[in-house]
Amino acid sequence: MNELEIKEIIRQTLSPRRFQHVSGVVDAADTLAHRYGVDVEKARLAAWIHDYAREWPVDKWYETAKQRGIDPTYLEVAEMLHGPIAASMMPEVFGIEDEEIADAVRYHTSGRVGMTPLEKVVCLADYIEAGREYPAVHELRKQAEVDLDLALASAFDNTIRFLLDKKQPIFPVTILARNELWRALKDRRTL
Ligand SMILES: Nc1ncnc2c1ncn2[C@@H]1O[C@H](COP(=O)(O)OP(=O)(O)O)[C@@H](O)[C@H]1O
Repeated sequence: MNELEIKEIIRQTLSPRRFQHVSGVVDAADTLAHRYGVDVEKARLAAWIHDYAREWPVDKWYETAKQRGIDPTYLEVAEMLHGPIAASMMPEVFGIEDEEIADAVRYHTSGRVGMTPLEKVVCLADYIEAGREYPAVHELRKQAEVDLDLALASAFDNTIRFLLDKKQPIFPVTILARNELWRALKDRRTL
């Protein structure tokens, strides 16, 4: 399936508001991919697909995750499931078998240790696309112009802070991803 066909499936699957968000993520991912030397086509496809299962009811997430043998760690926080579900459905829904694109879709909300530049680009694009409006977003957009790791580490910190304030569960993988990014940034500064 080509990009236009994928876009049409996403348009038919999502609410107009969510479709607009996804279009913004595609634009942001395109810009970031150019800036950081990442495969632009893969970044755009992952961005189109990343929220494919986002609007499903929670029961359907759990049911599908169990049927498809999705990593049970992801059952811990329901909002973490839509990425792994969309990644596992890519071959049958979009005819895409590319594992790098699948991983960018799979980890777009949680992040993970050892993220590839493509995964970082899609994850950060979701945070900073033009339609996003929250206090930290302006600083994140500035950081995204100069340092992919710094911007993503700050974005994870912002989410963790938000979840702490709301007394919501925090998916531990994001904390590990965040620790790794800050460690790498510190090492880089002291070299
Ligand atoms: N690491 C995390 N642990 C727990 N909840 C998270 C984490 N990251 C994001 N969330 C929550 O999951 C929800 C979905 O996140 P995300 O997929 O980034 O948003 P959306 O798909 O709506 O753009 C949000 O409510 C967010 O606060």
